[in-house]
Amino acid sequence: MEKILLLGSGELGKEFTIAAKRYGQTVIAVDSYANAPAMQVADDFEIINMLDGEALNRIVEQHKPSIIVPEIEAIRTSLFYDFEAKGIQVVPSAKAANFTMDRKKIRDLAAKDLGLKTANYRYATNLEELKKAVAEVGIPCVVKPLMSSSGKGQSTIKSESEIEIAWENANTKGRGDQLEVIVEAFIQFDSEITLLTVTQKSGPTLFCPPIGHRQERGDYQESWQPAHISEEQLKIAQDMAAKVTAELKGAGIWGVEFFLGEEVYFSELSPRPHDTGMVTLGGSQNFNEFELHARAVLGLPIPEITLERHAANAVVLFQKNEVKTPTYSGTEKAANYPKSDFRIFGKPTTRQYRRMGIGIAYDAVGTDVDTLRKKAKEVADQITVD
Ligand SMILES: Nc1ncnc2c1ncn2[C@@H]1O[C@H](COP(=O)(O)OP(=O)(O)OP(=O)(O)O)[C@@H](O)[C@H]1O
Ligand SMILES: NCC(=O)N[C@@H]1O[C@H](COP(=O)([O-])[O-])[C@@H](O)[C@H]1O
Ligand SMILES: [Mg+2]
Repeated sequence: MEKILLLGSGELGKEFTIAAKRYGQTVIAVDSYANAPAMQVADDFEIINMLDGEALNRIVEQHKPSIIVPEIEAIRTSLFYDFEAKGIQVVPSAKAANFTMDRKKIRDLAAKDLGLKTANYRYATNLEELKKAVAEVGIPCVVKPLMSSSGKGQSTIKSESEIEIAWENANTKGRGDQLEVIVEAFIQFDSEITLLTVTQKSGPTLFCPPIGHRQERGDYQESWQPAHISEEQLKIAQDMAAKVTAELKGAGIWGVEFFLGEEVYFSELSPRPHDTGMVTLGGSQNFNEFELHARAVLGLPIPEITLERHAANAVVLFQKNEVKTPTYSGTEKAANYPKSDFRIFGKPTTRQYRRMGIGIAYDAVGTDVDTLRKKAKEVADQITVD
């Protein structure tokens, strides 16, 4: 049996912990606040700032995990190389976690070293550089802190007058501690997908059926599986996902994000379960994304990944502009829909637009996904967070 140190304990970590516990493993859930979702289902917990190297070293010394599973990006991942050298399995690998927490490292690797098609991009470390970068990349463009996720600190610049506010936004709302941003040309895509990709300790790289999603404020609002995509574009995306995951090394599930238009653009990737992949909680696959991650991490074979149903999910957000202890209503109404379900993550506090749960809809393979999207949204909309 393995002892897993889970770094990050949100909704994704909670489902991963459930999957790992079902396979008989011990999980220590870590996050910066008490009673985080994964802590509610784990064996033990720790509360630390994961960007604090000393604190991270201390809990690794104390718990002596055999496996470290990062669940968020904002971690002092430079230490992962030492942990790996000491024989701890870092998931999927120290390099993968370290490169993907830094948009500069992963983008240069993908675009320059591997030659993947991406949006044109520049970096900037101050306002003057940002103005120059915007002029070079062109307007509209997207500005993102090097370390951030779920769209935190991200802005789309539509006119020169928005450059200064974008700089402020990136520096105050990102999740990391680097004062640098990436500026990307805005891609006018037709749709975007997440290609969940599984690398195994032994066995081939596997792909899940593509997941379609829609984002607002840089955060996903709904996702569905399978996404509409041509065989040709899917093959291009799979080739890029195989290339980048092979370069980053290790075993686990990866959420590889693409923009689809006339061409297929690689956007970024998470070396862990992806928020849009929560659609697999609707039973769309023989194994959901958390079970796939657990199997791959533990070195359990995954003979195949099959599409079992079509599914969709939509987020339940806290809408008000305040921070408080949440209460929920409308779950009875949400539960009334046939072939549907919901999840409440159990986050102890709310803030505006914080993701608190999801509504899920599913039906047989072949069902129109737009109908499922509509139902998932209706289910989610029944649930009110106050
Ligand atoms: N260059 C771009 N052109 C057009 N849209 C973009 C671009 N970059 C980002 N977006 C939009 O913003 C969304 C979030 O961007 P991105 O995935 O880079 O942010 P993130 O903070 O890493 O989010 P997460 O961690 O949730 O994946 C994308 O899914 C896409 O909808
Ligand atoms: N796009 C990344 C993503 O969705 N990550 C998920 O959100 C949690 C943080 O939520 P919070 O901001 O509500 O604490 C993370 O712990 C992870 O589960
Ligand atoms: Mg993303």
